[in-house]
Amino acid sequence: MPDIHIKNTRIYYNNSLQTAEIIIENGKITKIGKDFRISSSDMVIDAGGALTLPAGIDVHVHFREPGMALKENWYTGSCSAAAGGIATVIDQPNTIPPTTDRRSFEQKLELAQKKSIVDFGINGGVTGNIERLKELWKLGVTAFGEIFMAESTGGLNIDEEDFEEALAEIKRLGALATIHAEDEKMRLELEQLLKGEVSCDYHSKVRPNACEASAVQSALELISRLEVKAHFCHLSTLEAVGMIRKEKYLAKRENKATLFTCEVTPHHLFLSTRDWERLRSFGKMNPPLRGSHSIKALVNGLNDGTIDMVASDHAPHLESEKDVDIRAAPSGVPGVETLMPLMLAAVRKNILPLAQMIMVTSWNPAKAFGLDCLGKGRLEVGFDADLMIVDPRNLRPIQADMLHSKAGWTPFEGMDAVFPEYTLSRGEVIWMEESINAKPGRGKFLEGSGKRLEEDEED
Ligand SMILES: NC(=O)N[C@@H](CC(=O)O)C(=O)O
Ligand SMILES: [Zn+2]
Ligand SMILES: [Zn+2]
Repeated sequence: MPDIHIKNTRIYYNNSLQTAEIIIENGKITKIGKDFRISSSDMVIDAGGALTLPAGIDVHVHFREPGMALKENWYTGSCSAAAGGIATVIDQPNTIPPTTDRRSFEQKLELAQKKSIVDFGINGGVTGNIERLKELWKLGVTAFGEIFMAESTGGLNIDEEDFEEALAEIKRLGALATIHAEDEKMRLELEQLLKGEVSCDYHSKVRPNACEASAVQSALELISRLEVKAHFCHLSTLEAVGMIRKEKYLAKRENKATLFTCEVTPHHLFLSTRDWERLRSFGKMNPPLRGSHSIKALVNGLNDGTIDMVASDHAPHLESEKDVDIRAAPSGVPGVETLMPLMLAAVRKNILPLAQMIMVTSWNPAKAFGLDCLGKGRLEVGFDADLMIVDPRNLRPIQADMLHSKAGWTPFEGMDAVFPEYTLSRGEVIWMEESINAKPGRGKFLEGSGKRLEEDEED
């Protein structure tokens, strides 16, 4: 592996933006400083004054393999990540077959190891398979879930009883539960009520703010009763942000550690119910597009630390599948490649400071999912050289035809973004000069702590 010397770059380090040089050896950052005059490094990258940042960690992607390789596969999905400045992803279990036992886990792991160009974790699915969770944990799943409290792609939703049992088992294992929080009962009632509804924002009406709020409320009660570590996926409402803020405040006041973290997606930050007309069924995702009050709350939550991280919920479906009636269309939008570019554009527009953007796209996800112990999440000596080099002056509109997902479309068409010039993963340049520069299968499986603990015990 060539060693790399990045020079003429700026980094956010020790609480300020500063000019620096970075030396990378054996895939790790080994020196950060100035004027390393004699470079014995094999490769010199002159960043031309551009920024070097930690590459993004996307804790929520659906790379669709096995079973739905027409929508995406581990190669195309991971190329899409790399081209968007993301060097680590965590894949969701609603594939075919779902990742709910040893066999399906090993099948996915083999495909990912053969094809992925970025490092990856794999989550274990939770349905009626409570007795399988231990086996999945020991195989090395990163976390459990997303656990679907309501129907979404893949039909893995579980009832209240199974949900509670699953959380209790996840607590026994010392693992992390990730939760898709929507109230299934409310959704079913509203579906009946809105049978004749033809308006283009139908989907936002059958899964209203209250539908998320109610599920977050009941999940929070369970989390605190069972004292299980949990993570809320794709929070989208003013109400949920309020509840999370209050819980975190109370925990802090009582000097207790918070048991949970939460994420927001770029589509809930940068799209709204006003986009229904433009996007039609292409704007259908769970939870759905929200109004401007929620968007304000999400941005504030991200700024004040209530929301811990941004994750894409990259959920590719083909154009032909989406271009049908709103009720028939599958839910989900692609987004792994546009996450970092949209966040960087948001920094340029003063929606949030650079320091906070770095926190919510690398360090916070690394900590919450135990990837910090594996050398992920920081631009710091000793950490993996998972980096992106970007010039924030290069704002340009997103165009579907320059993206790498098999989906072939994006809900963010035409929106301002800042794409990376380079993406590095463990010291290898995997994206440069607008091209992928990596062999399928170079990505490494990041073993979850259930497997690591088991190995320690064996030693
Ligand atoms: N977000 C979505 O609307 N769809 C996701 C599943 C999910 O995250 O709920 C998918 O896998 O298609
Ligand atoms: Zn979900
Ligand atoms: Zn999802």
